[in-house]
Amino acid sequence: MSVSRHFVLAAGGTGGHMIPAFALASELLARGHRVALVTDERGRAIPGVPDGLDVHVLPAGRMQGGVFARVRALFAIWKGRGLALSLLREFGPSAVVGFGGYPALPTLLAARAARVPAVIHEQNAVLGRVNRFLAKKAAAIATAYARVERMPEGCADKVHLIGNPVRAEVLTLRDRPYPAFTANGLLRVLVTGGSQGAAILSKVVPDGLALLPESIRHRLQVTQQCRAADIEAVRDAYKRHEIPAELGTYFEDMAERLADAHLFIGRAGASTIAELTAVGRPAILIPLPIATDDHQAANARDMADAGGARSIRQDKFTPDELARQIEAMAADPEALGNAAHMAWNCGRPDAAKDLADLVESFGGAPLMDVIRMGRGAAMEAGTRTAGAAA
Ligand SMILES: CC(=O)N[C@H]1[C@@H](OP(=O)(O)OP(=O)(O)OC[C@H]2O[C@@H](n3ccc(=O)[nH]c3=O)[C@H](O)[C@@H]2O)O[C@H](CO)[C@@H](O)[C@@H]1O
Repeated sequence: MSVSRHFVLAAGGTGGHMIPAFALASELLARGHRVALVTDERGRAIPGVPDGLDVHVLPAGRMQGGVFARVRALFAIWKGRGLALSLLREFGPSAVVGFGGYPALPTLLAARAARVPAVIHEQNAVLGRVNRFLAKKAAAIATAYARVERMPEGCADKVHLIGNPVRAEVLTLRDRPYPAFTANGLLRVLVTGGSQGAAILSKVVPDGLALLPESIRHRLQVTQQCRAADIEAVRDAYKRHEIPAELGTYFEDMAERLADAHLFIGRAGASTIAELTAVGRPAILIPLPIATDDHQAANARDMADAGGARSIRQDKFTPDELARQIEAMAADPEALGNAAHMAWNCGRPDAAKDLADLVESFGGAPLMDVIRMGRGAAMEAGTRTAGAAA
């Protein structure tokens, strides 16, 4: 067994950043390390914090809006950096792992000031703004796709293709066969719009499913995540179309929902795709058009090219188009099963383990040495070892 060390993870904002951080935390905790997660208020609200993870909430700012908003954001980032620095000094981590997004920024800046090696993880097929800003100084860059756009020059040597860590309960489904799908059996459809939900799915999906030929339509069973503002209208629409549907604003038991699903319809967020490919579920993806640098369209590309998904641009996503695509995929039970297999082939089930291995390679000082040498000497040793590993 490896020696217990301390690691700090920094993530916030949406489930897309938090869920890979939870998965890495679980793996590191299972290896006997102590792990602290630094997040923001929105991140703290995402369910699924693993037992034993210390959670710290820091102020964070987004560099958006007018001059006043940006100045306020800068102050919040600076204040967060100071608080993160105190935490790092007290906790003595071997490495800090950032999952992108503005909530991670103060902690990564503090890591630089404290000379703790920083590993950044990019979930998307385009490097995000904050990761781009941090990439050159990072000790390692973990990516989820073989091709990641907007990677700064000179970083290639420290890029490690890892994948997106998914939750353990999702990963256990990888060895289960695709649920039986026959010409007369149920067609179970799962619809989600990422962790925040997506209004366009509420508008288009019920009407699109209603347009399917009766031979498919009467076999439908839908589970759909909706924004709170849309849920009653969606309920009415399914009732009107006489399609059985279970609705919710956020399903905490996503693994069970995925296990049952024959077909997924939804956004192309990084964790959504990582889960679909871990489990092997065919999908119709509608990338969020306003995602920075169109990263959701880039995320969908590999799965679509492999034959595991169809990607529809939002401006082409109408009830007619959705019905046409579902018919093409589900008219033949074998075709849907094949697409499921193509999706499965795109999975990277070892992502949490591989990311934990990478993070552990930044040896730092073992906990016993921290106790023996005192904090200052240990941090110096940590910087030296990490430099050698990088
Ligand atoms: C709107 C937005 O900016 N989205 C971005 C955000 O992810 P966002 O959180 O929107 O989307 P992701 O697909 O990455 O993650 C969603 C996660 O929430 C879970 N879930 C969803 C619905 C539900 O009812 N229950 C549930 O558990 C999913 O299973 C998944 O694990 O960060 C991702 C990673 O940087 C990006 O790829 C997305 O483009």
